[in-house]
Amino acid sequence: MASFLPNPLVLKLSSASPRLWVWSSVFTLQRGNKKKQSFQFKAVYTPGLSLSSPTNKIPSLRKEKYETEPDDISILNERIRRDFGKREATRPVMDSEEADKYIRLVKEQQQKGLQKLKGKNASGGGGDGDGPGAGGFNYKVDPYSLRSGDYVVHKKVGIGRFVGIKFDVSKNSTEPIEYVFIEYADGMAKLPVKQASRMLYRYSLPNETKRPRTLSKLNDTTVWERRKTKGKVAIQKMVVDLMELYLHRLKQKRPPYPKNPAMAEFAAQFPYEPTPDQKQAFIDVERDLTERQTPMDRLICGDVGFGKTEVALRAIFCVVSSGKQAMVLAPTIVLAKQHFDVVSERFSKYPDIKVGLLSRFQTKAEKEEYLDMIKHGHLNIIVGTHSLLGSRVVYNNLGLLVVDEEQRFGVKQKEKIASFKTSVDVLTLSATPIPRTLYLALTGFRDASLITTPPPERVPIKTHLSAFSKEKVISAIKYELDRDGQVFYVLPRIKGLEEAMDFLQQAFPDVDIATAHGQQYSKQLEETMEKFAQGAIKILICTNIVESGLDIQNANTIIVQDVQQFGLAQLYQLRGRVGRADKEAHAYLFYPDKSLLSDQALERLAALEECRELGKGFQLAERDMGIRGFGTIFGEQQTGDVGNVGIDLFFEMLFESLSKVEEHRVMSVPYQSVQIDININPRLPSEYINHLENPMEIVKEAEKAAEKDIWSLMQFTESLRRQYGKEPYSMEILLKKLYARRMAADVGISKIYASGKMVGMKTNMNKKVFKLMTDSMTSDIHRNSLVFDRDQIKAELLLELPREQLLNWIFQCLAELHASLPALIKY
Ligand SMILES: Nc1ncnc2c1ncn2[C@@H]1O[C@H](COP(=O)(O)OP(=O)(O)OP(=O)(O)O)[C@@H](O)[C@H]1O
Repeated sequence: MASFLPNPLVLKLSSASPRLWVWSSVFTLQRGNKKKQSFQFKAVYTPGLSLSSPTNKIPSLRKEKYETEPDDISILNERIRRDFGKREATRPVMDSEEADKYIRLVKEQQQKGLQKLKGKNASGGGGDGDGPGAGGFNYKVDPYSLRSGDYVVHKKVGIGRFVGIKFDVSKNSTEPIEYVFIEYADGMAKLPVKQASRMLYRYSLPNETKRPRTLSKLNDTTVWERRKTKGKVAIQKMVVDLMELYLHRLKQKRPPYPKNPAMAEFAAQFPYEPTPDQKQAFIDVERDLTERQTPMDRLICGDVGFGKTEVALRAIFCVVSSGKQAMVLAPTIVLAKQHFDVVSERFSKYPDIKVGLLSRFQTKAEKEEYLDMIKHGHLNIIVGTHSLLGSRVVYNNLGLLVVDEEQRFGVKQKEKIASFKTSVDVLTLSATPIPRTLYLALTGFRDASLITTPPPERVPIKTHLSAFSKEKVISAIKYELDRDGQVFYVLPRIKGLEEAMDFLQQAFPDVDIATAHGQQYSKQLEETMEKFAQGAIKILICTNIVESGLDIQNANTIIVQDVQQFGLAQLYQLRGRVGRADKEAHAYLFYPDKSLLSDQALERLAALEECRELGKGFQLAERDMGIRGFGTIFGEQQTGDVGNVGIDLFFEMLFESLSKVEEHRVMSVPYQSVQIDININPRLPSEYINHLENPMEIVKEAEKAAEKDIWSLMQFTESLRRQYGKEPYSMEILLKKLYARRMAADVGISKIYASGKMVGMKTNMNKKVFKLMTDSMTSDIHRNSLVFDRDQIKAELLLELPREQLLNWIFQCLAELHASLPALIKY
């Protein structure tokens, strides 16, 4: 990479005239360590081309600029790279008619969802609405349910710590009333209970171990306001992303699968009566496959053991019976093997449908044979782990991809999975519960079917939480073995497995016990799991490798040691490994010693103990785990944004944003039609011109890049600077003008002009978009000077600025407006 180092920069001010000066500098071009070329350029200053700094300190300022300080353009470029990414910055403008149609559809579906939810919530509390358009979701907290020390968020003030509720007398009355006391960084606030119940949210975070530490200030809410705005913009961006993704997918087409009478036959072989939610999921999937022309991208979200697999099996049948292949992707080999067994069993009456398991345990020759069979269509259903995503696996005629627990795959693998979504039907199974409210609010944005009801004969799992005692462990295991069952014994780390083995072997010398963990030789792990599944091993000592998906009906006791080291969601999953048949199941959760646990940890565990009833996972989800489900829908990276305001307020803001999606659209204008009425036509210094290989061509290229999109312009300047060093000021001005025009076009500003101290920007944007844009501005200076006046954004400056300074001001202002673009739908 080439770079220029100023060496040394000399700047002379001409004494003849204070407004005419000359500078010259010597630059050295370095490639690696080799000095290649040096050149000198002089710039003749002409009136009307002034520097933004009016002081005489120009020389040294400029020197620093060359050496270290990032300039306006590089700061903007960096932000474009960070906030936008290529996709964002070059996002194609949406077909407005299509988008309108979609938004209408989403709104209708949402309305239906909301009505459903309101009906449900009529007696259950919550959901009493929060102003027009909020969609009827309410995540506020009942102050009486708070405990001293709980973190709360007040919409206007920010994060505080709940202290208690006490009677107190207000200034204007003698009657004592109840007040909620909240501690803030700089004092204590007291709020009448009634008001508190309208303004307070719990401040809970997705990551259970990370508790908020910094309290907001009562007397200075600016930090809080900023956090809130950050949250709001992040949410907007998420909603827009969802919408775009959905719209993009709607453009993909494939012929619907034929409705095949054999499907009813296949369904009839299911040995159980499906639950109502299962039935609905069957219908949803069948419709996706047989009635729609766009490939399916549906999430089946259901609590552990609630019967998601059958939904996938029926989808597979539909696709395979039409002559296409189906791939089942599992996060671990153990689960892949289990799926393989279930699929093989379920399709055993169809000898023509061949099922294969691709696993790393196979020999090279076996693998080659399998790959060949897949390629030639001799295998109809292929089960495996992420190895199925590799480039060596060539499908003959892939129609369906079933992904189990997508969130457990790595980033690269997820990307690969996403790439399938445009060409084949994809069904994703997730045992992470998502709150029903979230699900309903999202109807229209993401296809999902919820399975919230357990199969009928399921008996709730009995959960026992206590300090560890060998006697308790022994008696629990004995009870299970006496009824011919099997036991999971789970530890947080591999390190403790051996010790547990010694203890259990001593206690049960005649019982078959084995260990299983992720670092075992895979073949050995597979064998152990197989033996456990068949009942040959009675006690399985393991790490959380058994966490999700494993279905062993005869194992009905799970013992978890050092329970405090597991996350709540993890424990919930672990517990779900048992109680999958009609036998009563037990989960023993042991902590080492109560005194070692914080109150918080104990409380958390108690919540799990309370949620022993089936389906309670979904209630738990509303509180602590909701955010995980949220991750399955939005992707984990967005969960970070929740930290700004806490889950509850985040959800409320999300619902508000979802229901107002149509208001957040920005209509860009063609670049060529943007008029900037400021008379600046900087002349480039001759030395710079001489230095450029083809100056005319370069300026043309810059214009072309600006016309294309902001990403191209950014790339252009970066490469210009890499090649020729930081440009002289006049070139910077030229570039800034291009940037200003590009950004104006993107945000829907068609004309910029100045009249005295006033700057006017003609725009097609609506006031709400203007508000979102200005809210998210980081600089108060720009925010406070802008007003929206019918079809214009106006700014009243303190003084009339010289042209370059004016251009700088416009550049900065547009850069700030432009930063909010990802949160808007672009037309
Ligand atoms: N309607 C039903 N009635 C009774 N049993 C059922 C019903 N549906 C499924 N089952 C059985 O319940 C068990 C759990 O079902 P399944 O494995 O499909 O759950 P899952 O939702 O995939 O769970 P996990 O998230 O743990 O993978 C299976 O043994 C399955 O045969």
